[in-house]
Amino acid sequence: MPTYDYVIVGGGTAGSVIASRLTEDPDVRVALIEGGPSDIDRPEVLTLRRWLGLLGGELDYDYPTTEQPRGNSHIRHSRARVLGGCSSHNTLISFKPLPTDWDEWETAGALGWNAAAMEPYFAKLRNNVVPVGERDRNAVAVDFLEAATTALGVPLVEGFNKRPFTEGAGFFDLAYHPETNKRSSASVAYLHPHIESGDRPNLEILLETWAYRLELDGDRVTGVHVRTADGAERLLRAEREVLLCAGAVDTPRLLLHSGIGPAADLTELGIDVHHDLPGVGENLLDHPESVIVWETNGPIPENSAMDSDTGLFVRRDPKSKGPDLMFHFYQVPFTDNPERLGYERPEHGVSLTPNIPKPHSRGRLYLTSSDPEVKPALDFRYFTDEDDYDARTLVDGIRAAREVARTEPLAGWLKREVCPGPEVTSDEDVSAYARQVAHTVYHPAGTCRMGGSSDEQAVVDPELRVRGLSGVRIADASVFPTMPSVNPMIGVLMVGEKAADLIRTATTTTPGGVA
Ligand SMILES: Cc1cc2nc3c(=O)[nH]c(=O)nc-3n(C[C@H](O)[C@H](O)[C@H](O)COP(=O)(O)OP(=O)(O)OC[C@H]3O[C@@H](n4cnc5c(N)ncnc54)[C@H](O)[C@@H]3O)c2cc1C
Repeated sequence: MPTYDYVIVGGGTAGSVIASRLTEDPDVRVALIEGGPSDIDRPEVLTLRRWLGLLGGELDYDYPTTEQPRGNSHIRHSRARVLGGCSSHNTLISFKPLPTDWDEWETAGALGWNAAAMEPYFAKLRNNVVPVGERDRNAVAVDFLEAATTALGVPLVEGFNKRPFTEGAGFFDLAYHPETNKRSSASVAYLHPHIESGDRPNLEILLETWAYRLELDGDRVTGVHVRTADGAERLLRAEREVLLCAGAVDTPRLLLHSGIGPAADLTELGIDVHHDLPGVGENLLDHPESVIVWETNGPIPENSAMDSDTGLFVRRDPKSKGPDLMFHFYQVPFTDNPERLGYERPEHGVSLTPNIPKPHSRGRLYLTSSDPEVKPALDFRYFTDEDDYDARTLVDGIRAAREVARTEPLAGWLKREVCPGPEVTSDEDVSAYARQVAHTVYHPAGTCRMGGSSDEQAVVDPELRVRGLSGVRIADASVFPTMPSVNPMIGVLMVGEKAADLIRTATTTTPGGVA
């Protein structure tokens, strides 16, 4: 039976960082279990501009949502099944979480995760985080930025990561190589150099291998049961720790199938309860968005990094600690959801997607079967918050987007508003449209949240250790106590860097690993 010091489940965004950092010590043996194939020599994965073609395909786990009475029940949640995880098929928009986002974590019980403590981890990242290259700066995106700053009175930002902001419009920073449009994903930055040079014989990457259950010895997690591509089942033993990095959907899924979660739910499904942990699957967070689409007067230039290279942040409420409305500007007509309502896709067009940086609604992930092959249910409970904050934010977003569209030089590009259309004006109608066509920016998080000992819903403590168990930590988007106001990938990478530090410190202070 193969034995390692650490067994990592998930060679995705956080898992790649941790595998790379732990194996810097040649005496540490690591197994990295990845459900998907390698991304090496796969241009359709490594070329950032081709990201949209990966969604829904063979490299996507493609999770449906449950019925959403106040939102859009047709949303499919893409989760990448390939080395690098979602950083191998996302848009690589790279925002260091704002200081207020980290400080909010500490207030929520994540001691040691405040902005000052987290800052050094941004500097450690190996990804090539750079502004959208000059060549990729599309004329319509440049004009959108000028119109947005004029219409809404927000500053033009060159480099969102240079200093904290509450408002602004600008080209994003992206984790990519502008000269080739190659991704600087977690796998490219943290694993490829070692795979290519062969300088990490202590790192074994098991591709196309699925972890379906944790092995427990009393309260200690000692290994991982996996199924390989040819159907063979194996148990991989971890002498020190098992590290769960399977993402906000698959980490809680694996825990639940291992009998770790809300006892009543597990019993109802006939799963033996090993450890009653009520928070597993709760606190499902996302950044929901809506869309407004315009037909343009003709074709727009084709140059871009990935068709959504600019964004806009607004703070409507001066008391808000950070931006409370975010937009991505698409150089394409993004009508996938509106088409279900009968709208047509114009041949040429642009879109703005108003998005809620700090949504109030909270959802839940749960199992519907004891069969590990059955996908878990994702109930985001979109737009169900009591004060209707989330829906109102999207209405404000559509209105702000219309102001931008009326303003030159963007106005000169636009022929007409396609959806929702100029006749949709009342708050009620705009809200109904915005929610029906709502989409996700694919940021699920929070389903194994980190918190203090008094937080009964906390799944991990501030050292990322699963409460009530030993030998197991979680490090991925599932530990987020709250949603950052910005896109989360850099936050996940920083979680990975900090996790590696926590694990190494535990090893040097506690013989045999985590107590
Ligand atoms: C289409 C899309 C666009 C996005 N755009 C952006 C963006 O521009 N900027 C941004 O900041 N964020 C973006 N995000 C979100 C961001 O990519 C994710 O929040 C982040 O990458 C999640 O990292 P993770 O480590 O938690 O999980 P993942 O990166 O998903 O890693 C999980 C890994 O675990 C593997 N795995 C899962 N279960 C098992 C199992 N049981 N056994 C073995 N392996 C398993 C998976 O194959 C995967 O490789 C986007 C996401 C998507 C899907």
